[in-house]
Amino acid sequence: MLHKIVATKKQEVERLRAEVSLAEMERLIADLPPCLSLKRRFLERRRPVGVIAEVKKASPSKGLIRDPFDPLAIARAYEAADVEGMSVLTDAPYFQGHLSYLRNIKEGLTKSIPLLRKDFLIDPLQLYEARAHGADVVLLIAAILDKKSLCWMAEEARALGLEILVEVHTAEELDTVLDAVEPDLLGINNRDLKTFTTSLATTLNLLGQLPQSTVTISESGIHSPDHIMTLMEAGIDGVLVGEHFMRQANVEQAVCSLVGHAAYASKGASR
Ligand SMILES: O=P(O)(O)OC[C@@H](O)[C@@H](O)c1c[nH]c2ccccc12
Repeated sequence: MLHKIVATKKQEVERLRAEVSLAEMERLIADLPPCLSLKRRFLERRRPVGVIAEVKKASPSKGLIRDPFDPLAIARAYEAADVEGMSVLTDAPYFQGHLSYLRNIKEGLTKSIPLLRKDFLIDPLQLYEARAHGADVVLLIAAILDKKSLCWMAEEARALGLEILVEVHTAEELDTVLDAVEPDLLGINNRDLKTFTTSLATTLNLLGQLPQSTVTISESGIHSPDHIMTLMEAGIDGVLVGEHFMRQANVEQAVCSLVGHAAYASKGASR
């Protein structure tokens, strides 16, 4: 699946390259305000475990998750729950996301909440595209980028003012990442991309290999207060949750039930 997705992304990048020049892209982003810092939001969070809430319509493993799907209404509910950040899926062929969701959400929110472009990024042009559509942070996936590409993409992202959330799934990937870049946030994906199953053990196993100062996010398959408790005790900074929120009618309530409301939280656990 991952190979197939990367092949699609290569085609998308070629199409983009034919449509716009780098100079045009540079012009598009020249006058944008600076990006919001997701890292800072996490360091200053009120909840013991912060949350990046995902705007997610569908996935290859689960098919259609939320229907009808209103990205801006979902984002406003996340905003009301005072999430630390939002992840917006922009991949269309596999996750039924869209780049326009990013811009609409950026323009439609009243509070300043950092937005992550969730996609399979393999080329700097996609980073320009992310910035132009209102992203503050981009996802870099270690499973699809070798060390050289990771360094290069990280450098380019930073040059555009974007923060990077680097995602790993194995100890080898983590080694490569720590060797190559200093991520603003480190994501541990609990989903095995070969079998699609999720296990919190992935986070628990890799967390110990990370410097304490790294802002670390556990991603995928998180849906119960028990999960949050286990992760909090292990010393995680945050969770990235999509499907669980997307399956609830009241999205704001879903966030508060899982991680509490920021306004009522007391500052808590650290590793
Ligand atoms: O819906 P879940 O199980 O809560 O997972 C969210 C998020 O972790 C998942 O969407 C994700 C993690 N890494 C990705 C990379 C690309 C696309 C999607 C993802």
